[in-house]
Amino acid sequence: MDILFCYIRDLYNLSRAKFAINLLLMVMLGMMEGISVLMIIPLLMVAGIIPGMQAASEWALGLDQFFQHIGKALSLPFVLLLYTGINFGESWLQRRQSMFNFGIQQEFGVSLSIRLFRALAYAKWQFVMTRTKANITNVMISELMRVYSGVSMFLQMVATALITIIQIGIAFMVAPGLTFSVLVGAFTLFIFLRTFFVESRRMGQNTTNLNSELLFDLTEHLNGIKDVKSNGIESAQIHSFIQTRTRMMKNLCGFIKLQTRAEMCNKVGATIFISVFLFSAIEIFKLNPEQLILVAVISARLWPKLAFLQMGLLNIQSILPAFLSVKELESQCLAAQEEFLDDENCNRIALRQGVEFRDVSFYYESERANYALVNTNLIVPVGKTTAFVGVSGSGKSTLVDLLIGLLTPAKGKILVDDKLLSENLRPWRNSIGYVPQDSFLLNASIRDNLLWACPDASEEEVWEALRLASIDTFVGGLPEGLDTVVGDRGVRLSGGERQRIVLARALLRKPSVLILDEATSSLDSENEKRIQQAIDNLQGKLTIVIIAHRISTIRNADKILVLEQGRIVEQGNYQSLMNKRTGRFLALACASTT
Ligand SMILES: Nc1ncnc2c1ncn2[C@@H]1O[C@H](COP(=O)(O)OP(=O)(O)OP(=O)(O)O)[C@@H](O)[C@H]1O
Repeated sequence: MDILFCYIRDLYNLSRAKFAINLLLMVMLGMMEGISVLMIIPLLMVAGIIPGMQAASEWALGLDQFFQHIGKALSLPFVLLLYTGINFGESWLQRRQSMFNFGIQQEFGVSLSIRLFRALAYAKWQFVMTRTKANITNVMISELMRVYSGVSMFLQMVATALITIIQIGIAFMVAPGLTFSVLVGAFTLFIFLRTFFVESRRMGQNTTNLNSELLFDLTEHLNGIKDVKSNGIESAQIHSFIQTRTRMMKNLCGFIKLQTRAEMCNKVGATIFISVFLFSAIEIFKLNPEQLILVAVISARLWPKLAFLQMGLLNIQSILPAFLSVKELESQCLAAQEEFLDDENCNRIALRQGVEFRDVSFYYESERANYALVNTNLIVPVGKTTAFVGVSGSGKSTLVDLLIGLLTPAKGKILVDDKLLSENLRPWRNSIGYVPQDSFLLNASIRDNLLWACPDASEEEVWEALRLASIDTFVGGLPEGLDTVVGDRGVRLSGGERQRIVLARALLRKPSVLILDEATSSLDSENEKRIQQAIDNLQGKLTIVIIAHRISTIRNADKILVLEQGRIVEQGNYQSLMNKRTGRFLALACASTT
């Protein structure tokens, strides 16, 4: 019930004015529908088309007097014209109201997805890396879509509920006893169908889980498609996909069974109640023909509406788990927001002294018992090249993620020119150029990829960045030059070309600090040399931080820090470290060349 209330509140808060207008249109519609029902029989009586004027109600007599007063004679064409006019007005209003409904539905969908995307974009890296991409994508696309469809249904339900209330009011005025008996019947059916609602909610939850599983299967398969093919395990993947798809089908069939069973119960219930109603109207209440026809007309309209409300509730129940998963992801993202003091701040930090780690320790939530980095003290001096080396798992990437501000220290401080990094997160990020090992390129042109991180760069700046990354000759030699499309994740380029494009992209931002996170470790020696040359050319021009697997790539670094089990165990320049006969660095260097 809480989540249903939350759904209604979110919808109402989004666009109160539209919601109110929509409500007004609905009420008018309900009234018009009521009037058209009420008018036709008395008008036909007044016009002498249905005999029994004497038995007609005060309402019919009043109408007759009104028409006499305005000097119009009631004839069949006039009566039908009036009836058509009222119905035309009703249809026009219906159209306006449908358009309003659609507008509210779209606005709700767009605003929910923007809110969720913004919350996700500003969520801490530490939170995002604990969530599977498939789960996030599922919530952002499939679950949100289910939520939109729910809006339209929900608004229709509100409209129907309002119209129903009006009709119930009219029916009560004409025949309170019979109307009451119809309502008791509908309420009994509602109590009976409550078990269906619980089942519908359970199936909705299954849909959410299965959608997520399907997307997980699909994205994991696509991510590892080369490995899948190389290991010849396509059939296992297909089997898993078939299983998920079959479970989805069964779940959907189950829901349709439930829905049709509920519809059937409604129809059977309607038949029983209409029979009881007709019997009591004729035999017990002895209604006159006008009352009988009117109440019959109202009931014939009332019951389908009550049935629609019951079915609507059933469908809404199946959608609420989707809304719940959207709300859950949003609130988790909001609880893990990065603390940007000024979201729009585009300032950069022109590093003057350097970055300092003071007694920094860090552990991953899932590994609370083990620190990935322990009591680390270090300085990354401005304008110099600082390199971090160590065996796998020694804490190099953790250290760089802390340096970028993607992770927050559990203990200690990180200072950028004596100011806390955490209080200058946005300008600090704006000042960083980052080249990871597994570089990320969009399936777009080289130009688009370069401008992705720096949309305002000029053509000259682009070529200057390409030159600094030693890839200008290659790009210049391509038939389509900067407009060459690189393919999915840069598949149409070699590893070395990809890496140099990413380096050029990082340099285009004119960063204060360039971070190369094992940027050459997956390259062959020829490509490694080329990128190494580009990096060597940059030395002294900006602050560079390198994480290296191959010791040969950091020969020229001003300072090398050796990490072991999250601690800095040695530091110095290449020569001084190589001279330590029993040092860790020498051991790493020997291992790296073997
Ligand atoms: N997301 C994570 N969740 C839990 N533990 C992690 C996570 N990432 C890294 N670790 C752990 O933290 C420690 C340091 O890992 P880190 O990735 O920083 O090492 P590394 O030196 O960069 O390794 P590599 O050279 O293999 O990339 C390791 O024990 C690792 O298992």
